[in-house]
Amino acid sequence: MAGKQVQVRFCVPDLQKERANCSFNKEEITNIFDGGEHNTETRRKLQNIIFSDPNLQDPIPPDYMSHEQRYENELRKAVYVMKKFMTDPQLQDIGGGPEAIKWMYNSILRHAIHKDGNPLMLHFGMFLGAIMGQMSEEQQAEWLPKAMSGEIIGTYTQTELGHGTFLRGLETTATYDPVTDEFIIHSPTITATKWWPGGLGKTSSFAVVMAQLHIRGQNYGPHPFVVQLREHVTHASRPGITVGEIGPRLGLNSNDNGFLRFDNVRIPRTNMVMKHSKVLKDGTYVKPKSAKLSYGVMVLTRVGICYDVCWQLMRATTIATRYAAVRHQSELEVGEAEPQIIEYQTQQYKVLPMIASVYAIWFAADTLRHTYMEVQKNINKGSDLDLLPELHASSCALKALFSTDVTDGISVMRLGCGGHGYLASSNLPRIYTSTTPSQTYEGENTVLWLQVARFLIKSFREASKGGRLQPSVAYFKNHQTQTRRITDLSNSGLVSGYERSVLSMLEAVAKQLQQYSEEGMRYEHAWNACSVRLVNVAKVHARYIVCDQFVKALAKYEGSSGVRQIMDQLCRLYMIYSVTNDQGILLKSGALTPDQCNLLEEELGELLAALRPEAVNLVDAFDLHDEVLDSTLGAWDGDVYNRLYNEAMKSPLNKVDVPDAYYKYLQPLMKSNL
Ligand SMILES: CC/C=C\C/C=C\C/C=C\C/C=C\C/C=C\C/C=C\CCCCC(=O)SCCNC(=O)CCNC(=O)[C@H](O)C(C)(C)COP(=O)(O)OP(=O)(O)OC[C@H]1O[C@@H](n2cnc3c(N)ncnc32)[C@H](O)[C@@H]1OP(=O)(O)O
Ligand SMILES: Cc1cc2nc3c(=O)[nH]c(=O)nc-3n(C[C@H](O)[C@H](O)[C@H](O)COP(=O)(O)OP(=O)(O)OC[C@H]3O[C@@H](n4cnc5c(N)ncnc54)[C@H](O)[C@@H]3O)c2cc1C
Repeated sequence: MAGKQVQVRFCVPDLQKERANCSFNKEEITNIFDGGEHNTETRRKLQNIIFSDPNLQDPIPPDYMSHEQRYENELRKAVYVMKKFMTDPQLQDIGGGPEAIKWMYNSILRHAIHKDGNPLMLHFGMFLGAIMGQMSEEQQAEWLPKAMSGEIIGTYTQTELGHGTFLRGLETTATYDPVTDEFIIHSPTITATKWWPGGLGKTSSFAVVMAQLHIRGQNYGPHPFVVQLREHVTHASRPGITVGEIGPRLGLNSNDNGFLRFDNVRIPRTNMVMKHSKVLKDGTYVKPKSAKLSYGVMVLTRVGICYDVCWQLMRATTIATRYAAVRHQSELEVGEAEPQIIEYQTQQYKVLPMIASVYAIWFAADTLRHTYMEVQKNINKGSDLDLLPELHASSCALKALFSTDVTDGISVMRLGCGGHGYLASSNLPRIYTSTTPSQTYEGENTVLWLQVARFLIKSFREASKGGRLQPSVAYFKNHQTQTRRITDLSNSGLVSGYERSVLSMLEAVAKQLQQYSEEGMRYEHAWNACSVRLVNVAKVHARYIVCDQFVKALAKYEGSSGVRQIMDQLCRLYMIYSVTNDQGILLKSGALTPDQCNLLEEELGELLAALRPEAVNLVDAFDLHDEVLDSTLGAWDGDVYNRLYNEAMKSPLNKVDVPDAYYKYLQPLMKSNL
C-alpha cells in the first residue's frame, strides 16, 4: 500500500479475528453500492465534514426530548444542512451534484442526522419531485429556484381523512372560475380534510394538493395544484386555511405530519400543475396522454422507497451480524467455552439470508430505476407510453415486496440480538419504526399487490391470445406449452420454477374468476372473491422478478473473482432461502418434488456454513459509518458492553440517586406499610 496511510482502528478481539481473513476485496463491494470508486471517495469526504460539524450534533439523545424539542431540533439541523450544502465552498469542491445529494439524503442525512424523521423530507422528496416531474417548463422556471433555495417549503398533500387508497374518492375540489381565471380549492366535509402529509403541520408554506378538478359542473378527476398555505415572513396560516399537526405516531415523530382544510381558497389558474393536463383560460380542458400520468410522483417515490428500505436493511444486518460475532452464549459442547452466537446455524439463518437480500434488493431496484428513467425520457420526448403499465406493475410489486421483506427482516435482526435488541440504544427499534410505515405509505401494500394481480391477469389473457407482452411477463409465452416440473436445481432452473408456479397459480385463479362470471357474479365481485389468491400470485411473481434480476446482474458482473465468488454464494443463498420459504407453492404447482426440496434444504445448510466466516466482512463492506448505525450493538469496534453501560448512564433518571417521584408516591406507600 505504498503512499497510502493505513489507519489502525481498535476493535475487540472477536472482530479482529473475523476481519483477519477476508476472502474478497471489501472496497470493491463498497463501490458497487456507491456506484463507483469516485462516488465512494466523495461520500466519505461528505461524511467526514457532516459528522465533524458540531452544529449537527444533538444536544441530548432525541429519545429524552419532548415532542416539541424533537421537531425543533430536527428542523434546526435540516435547515442548517440545506444552507450549508448550497453555500459551503468545501462541499461544492467535493463535487456536489444530484448523485451527491442522493447519498447525502440517503446514507448520511436520513439515517445519521435525522434519526426519526425530517420535517423537510417531503420538500426534497415529493414537492421537488412534483415540480420537476409534473410541471411545465415555464412553471418549473418559476417554482424550482424558490423551492431549491428554501424561499418556499412544500409538501405533497393527497391523502384525506376519508380516503388514502382510493384516489378517485378524494373529496377536495378545485373548481374553475373563468371570470377571475382562478381555481377555488375547498374541503366540503370533515372527511375531505387532508391528513398525514409529512412536513405539513408547521413547516410547509406551500403544498401540492391533489383535488378533483371541476369545470362547468363536470368532474375531470384528481389533479395536482400548488397552494400557498402560510404567509411569507410571518408564516401565519393564510385566510381560508386551517392547518396543524396530527399528533404522535408509531415512529418518525420528528416529522410534523399534518392536517389541512380549505374554505374556498382562491389560487391563480396557472397554479394547476400543467405538464400533462391543462386548463385554458376559457375553461377548456386539455387531456393528458394518459390519465395516470398525474400519479407520476407516487411512482418515483415507490422507486425511492426500494432503495430506502435497502439502506435500512444494511443497517440492521450490520448491527445484528457484528453483535452475533461478539456475543457469547450457551454451549455447543458441554464444558467448552461459550461460542460466539454466530456459530449457531439458526443464528446464521437469521443474518446471512438478510445480507443476501440486500444485494437482491439493490440489483432489482437498480433495474426498476432504469425503467423509470426510460419511461421518463419517453414522456419528455412525447413518444409512446408503452412501458407505463410495466413500470406501474413493477414499482408496485417491488415496493410492496421490499417494504415487507425488510420490515420482517429488521424484526428478525432485533430478535437475533436478544434482549439488547429491544433497547433504543441498539437502534433496532427505531430502524423498525422508520421502516414499517413504508408498507402503508405510497400505496398500502395489499392494494399494490392487487394492482400487480390486475396486470398479471391481463397479461395472462394476452399471452393466451398470442398478444404482445411487457418485459416482466415475457416468460408467460415460454410456458404455455411446457410441463410444470423443473429438472435442474441451478439458479436458472429455480427461476424457471418460479415462472411455472406463477403460471400455474394464474391458471387456477383465472379459471375461478371465469367460473364465478359464468355463475352470474359481476366481475368486480368475482375479483374480490378471488383476491386472496390474486395477492398470493402477485407475491410469487415479485419474488420471481427479484431472483431473475439477481442472477442477471451477476452474469454481467466484471469485477474480481473473489467478489464474484462471494456474490455467487449470496445469490445462491437468496435463491434457496426464497424457494424453501415458498416450497409449499412450488410443490403445489408441481415445479418441485419433495426430494428436490430436501436437496435444497441440505444445500442451504452447507451455504450457511460456507458463508459464516465471511459474515462480518460482508457487512463491513456496506461501509456504514458508526454515526449511520447509531447503535451500541453494531459499532465497528464491537465494544458492546461498555457502550450499553455508557448509554444507560445517559438516562435522566440516573441524574439523581433517589428521584422526586419516590418522595411523592413510593415513600408514603412504603411508610404506611412499616
Ligand atoms: C429515478 C429515481 C431514482 C431514485 C429515487 C430518488 C428519489 C425519490 C424521491 C423521494 C423518495 C425517496 C425515498 C423515500 C423514503 C422515504 C419516504 C418518506 C416519506 C413517504 C411519504 C409518503 C407519501 C405518500 O404516502 S403520498 C400518498 C400515496 N398514496 C397512494 O399511493 C395511493 C394509492 N392508490 C393508488 O395509487 C391508486 O388509487 C390505485 C392504483 C390503487 C387505483 O387508482 P385509480 O382508482 O385511479 O385507478 P383505476 O381507475 O382503478 O385504474 C386502474 C388503471 O390505472 C392504472 N394505474 C393506476 N396507477 C397507475 C400509475 N401510477 N401509473 C400507471 N398506471 C396506473 C392501473 O394499472 C389500471 O390500468 P388498467 O389498464 O385499467 O388495468
Ligand atoms: C408515515 C406516513 C406518512 C405519510 N405521508 C403522506 C404524505 O406525505 N402525503 C400523503 O398524501 N399521504 C401520506 N400518507 C398517507 C398514506 O399514503 C396512506 O395512509 C396510504 O395510502 C393508505 O391509505 P389509507 O390510510 O386510506 O388506508 P386504507 O385504504 O383505508 O386501508 C385500510 C385497509 O383497507 C384495505 N383496502 C383499502 N382499499 C382496498 C381495496 N381496494 N382492496 C382491498 N383492500 C383494500 C387495505 O389493504 C388496508 O388493509 C402517509 C402515511 C403514513 C403512515
